[in-house]
Formats: sequence, C-alpha cells, structure tokens
Amino acid sequence: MTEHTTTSAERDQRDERDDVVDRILRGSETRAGLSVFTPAQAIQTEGLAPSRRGDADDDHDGDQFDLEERQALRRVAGLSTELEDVTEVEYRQLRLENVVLIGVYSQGSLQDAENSLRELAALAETAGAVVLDGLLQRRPHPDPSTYLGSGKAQELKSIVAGLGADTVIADTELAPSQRRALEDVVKVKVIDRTAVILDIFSQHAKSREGKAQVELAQLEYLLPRLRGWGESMSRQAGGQVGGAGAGMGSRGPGETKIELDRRRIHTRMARLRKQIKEMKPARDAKRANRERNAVPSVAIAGYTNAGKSSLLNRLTRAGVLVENALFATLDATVRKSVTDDGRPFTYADTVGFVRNLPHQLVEAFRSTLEEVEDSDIIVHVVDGSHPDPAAQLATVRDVINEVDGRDIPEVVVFNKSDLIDESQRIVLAGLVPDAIFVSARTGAGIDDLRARIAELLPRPELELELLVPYDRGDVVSRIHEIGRVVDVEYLPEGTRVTARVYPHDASGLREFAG
Ligand SMILES: Nc1nc2c(ncn2[C@@H]2O[C@H](COP(=O)(O)OP(=O)(O)OP(=O)(O)O)[C@@H](O)[C@H]2O)c(=O)[nH]1
Ligand SMILES: [Mg+2]
Repeated sequence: MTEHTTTSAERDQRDERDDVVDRILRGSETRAGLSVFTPAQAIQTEGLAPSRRGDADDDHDGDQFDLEERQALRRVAGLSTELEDVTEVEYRQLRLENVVLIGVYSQGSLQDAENSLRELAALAETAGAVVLDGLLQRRPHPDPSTYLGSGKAQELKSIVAGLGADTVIADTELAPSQRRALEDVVKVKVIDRTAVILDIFSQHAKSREGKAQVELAQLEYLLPRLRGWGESMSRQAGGQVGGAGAGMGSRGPGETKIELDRRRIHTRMARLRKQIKEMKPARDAKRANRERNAVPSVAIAGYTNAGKSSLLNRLTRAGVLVENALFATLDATVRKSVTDDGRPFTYADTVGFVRNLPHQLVEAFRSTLEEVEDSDIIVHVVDGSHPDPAAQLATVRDVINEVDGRDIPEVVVFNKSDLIDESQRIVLAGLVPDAIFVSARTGAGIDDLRARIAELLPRPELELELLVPYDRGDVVSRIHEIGRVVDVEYLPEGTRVTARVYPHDASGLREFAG
C-alpha cells in the first residue's frame, strides 16, 4: 500500500486488518490477545533484581518537597530489572515494553500496597515487559478522574519521560475514563492490572474451553473501552499497539466504526457463550467417568508461582511445565499415582490464584477449579519464602470455600523451604501448626507429604476373592487400577486374585467371585 491514492475500500480493509478488535476476535488462533506486551520473554530466575535507583539517590523528589510529600509518592525499591549485558539491552529494547508501575495506598496499608506492586511487577514481567520503576502515592482513595492526584500525575509524566518508559500500569482496575485522562497527562499508554492478567491468560490458555473463556473475558473488558483504544493507538507514534501503521488509518474512529465494532463484539460474545455451554457436557462426562472409577483424587492448589507444578513433578516425576512466571499453568493437569501400599489415586495440578482477579476472569478461573471441588484431599501449596504468606493463604482459602471445597481435608504445604531460615520457619509454623515444610527443588519433606496424603486418602475396604479366566487379562489389570491387590495365585482354571476395592467397584466384579 505505497500509493497515496488509497481508495476508501482499501483503507477500510487495512483498518480491518490492524484493528485491535479484529486482533482479539482472531485472538484464539494468533494468541495476539490484547497484546499490551510482546510475548513473554525469559523471566529472570533470581526474581526481581535490586533497584537501579534506590530511595537514596532518588533525585526526582528532590528538595522541592517536604518529607511528608516525599513519603506520599514513594518508590518501591527492588522493582526494576537490572539489565545484565549489552546484548541483553539491545535484545530487550527490540522486543519488550518498558513499564512504570503505579499504585495508590491509604494510611497504614503501605506494606500491603508494596507487596501488591511487587506482584504486579512479576505479572508484568511474565507478560514480557521490563519494569523500570514502581511508584506509590498515599491518598485515601484513587483520584476519580486521573487515578493519581493531578500533581502526582504530572510528576509521573516527568519520571516516565526521564526513564524512557512507554507504558504505565496501574495496580487496580481503572475506569475507562480514568485511563484516558491519565494517558492525556503522561502521554504514553496506560493500562491496568486486569489488562495484564488478561494478556497472560490469553498467552497461556491451552484447552478449547480455556481459550474460549479467556476470549470472552477479553471482549467483556474491551467493550466499554472501545473508544479509548482507538485514541491511544493513533497517538502512539511508533504504533506499538497495533504494529507499524496502526495509527494512520484508524485515527479518531468515527461513531459508526465504534458501533460496528460493538455489534461484532456482541455477536462474537454470544457465540462464545454458546460454545462454552456446549463444552460443559463433555467436561461433565469426563468428570463422571472419573467418579465412576472412583479413584480418589488429590488437588494441588495454591497461589500462582507457589510451586504447585514443581511439586507435582517431584511427587510423580511427571513432566509438567514449570516456569518462573505467573500463571504458567492455566489448564488442569491430572496424573496417576499410587501410595506406598499400592492404592491408586490421581493428582490434579490447578491454576494459580491471584489477588484481585479480574471479575471477567472469575468464570474462566472457576471452570478449572472443578478439580478442586471434586477432590478427596486439597494440597494447599504456599510459597514459604513469599513476603506475605498469610495473605496468600487467606486468598486461596476464600476461593476454595466459594467453590464448595470447604469440607475437603486440606494439607497446607510450605514450599521453597530451601529459601527460608529458622526464624521464618517458626513464624510459618505458628500460622499453620500442622503444615508440612517441603522443597520441590531439593526434595526435602516430600516423603512426609506423601505419607500424609496416603494417610488421608480413603481406603478400599472390601476384600474380594476373585477367579479370573486367563483370557480376561483386562479384568486383572482393571483390579490393579481400581484397588489394591493383596495376593495373586495362578491356578489351572485362571488367576486367583485377592484384592481390596472400594464398595461401589465391587458390583462390577461380582461375576468373577470365586
Ligand atoms: N527455590 C525454590 N524454588 C522453587 C521451589 N519450587 C518451585 N520453585 C520455583 O518457583 C517457580 C514457580 O514454580 P511452578 O511450579 O511453576 O509454580 P506454580 O505454582 O505451578 O505456578 P503457576 O502454574 O504459574 O500458578 C519456578 O521458578 C520454580 O523453579 C522450591 O522448592 N525452591
Ligand atoms: Mg503451575
């Protein structure tokens, strides 16, 4: 499209192609999603590197502010990412967005706000961004028009310009008007925590249902923000949102275009809802199957990045994706296992929990938690090295109660014990006295955990003596699968099997009673 005389039809076509709505509607195939970030990059294994600019050499707050003022807008140390060498710098500049995080906290909630901002930093890095700085303002409530107060918004503007950031991320969900107003002040793209989580979810969802749920959530989020997207895209000289040229044809989209987009989104959402409804029977059938076999199940639940998948790997030596990224696991994984005394059961890995889960995503999230609802035991994994394990515990327990998991026996596991010292251990043990300390990394405590699980699992209680003809090898292997074989004897007329099984499995074996 090099000619100047582009026909309006051609321009419309191009608009269609570069349009954010289109990209999301196509999202399930391309994973473009909201694409606030480029695809996730390697996350630093050491977590967040120390701040390049600590509080001490912070020259932005300078002499012009009194102490009170300085504390009102404070930097959160340890948030920025240290770039390791020149090649890495170039690589990142090419592919990543540079972000500044902002949050608002009220009197007395500073610690909580800092932890929340740290989590936002981890989320942003998981989505593929580089976190340059984090700022918190103390005020009773976020400003209704610009989130930060107007003076602080101006300061943010100069910080963003000074650091060369191209995106600001707010730690709470912004109203569409707040986002626009703040963008007008700071002159770079402003997004919120919800957009980041949606982006990560869209990069990671694997199953058809998971993808459909995430796309639905994205569209729901996008709908009231339509106009804003057009504006911010046309303002971006580099066209970072939509790729090269996105701003040209789409500047100030007319009312008709927005109406059109809205209608297309509504149509698509209706289709997705229908699809999701249709997928439910398949999921229920799968679950019913499991229930019929009635192999007891252990759900591994917990906060995101607590080490659930690593623990599952350790417990079963299964190859489950482990990543130092939030939400590495978005679809439930089920693995078979067996207790030391031969009782079969399954482990289910689950999606990580996170605070302030966008309400659009609660449904998507819950559909993966049915594993938890149906389980016989919940292994609740907590990152013992996290700054606020009590908050993680509470968030996870709240949701478990909501999805009807409250009567299921819970084993609290403090993971990453290789990273905690004796005094931390004492604090954690005070929090949950019968918790088990493990390290999925070193294997410490894993045997204790296995023993506790074996103890809590229901025991097959009926002992059967069966005589299975030699041409029914399938029955013998089924007995091994559903129960515990006590004795096997090979007789001329067939295999004599003595086994303990669950009562509801006994009826299917009656014809072999010997
Ligand atoms: N030091 C240490 N690191 C661990 C341990 N267990 C897990 N990790 C690390 O913690 C990070 C997260 O582990 P995952 O197993 O992916 O965590 P998860 O809970 O499944 O996370 P999501 O699926 O993203 O919710 C990875 O970098 C692991 O290597 C441990 O016992 N010690
Ligand atoms: Mg995982």
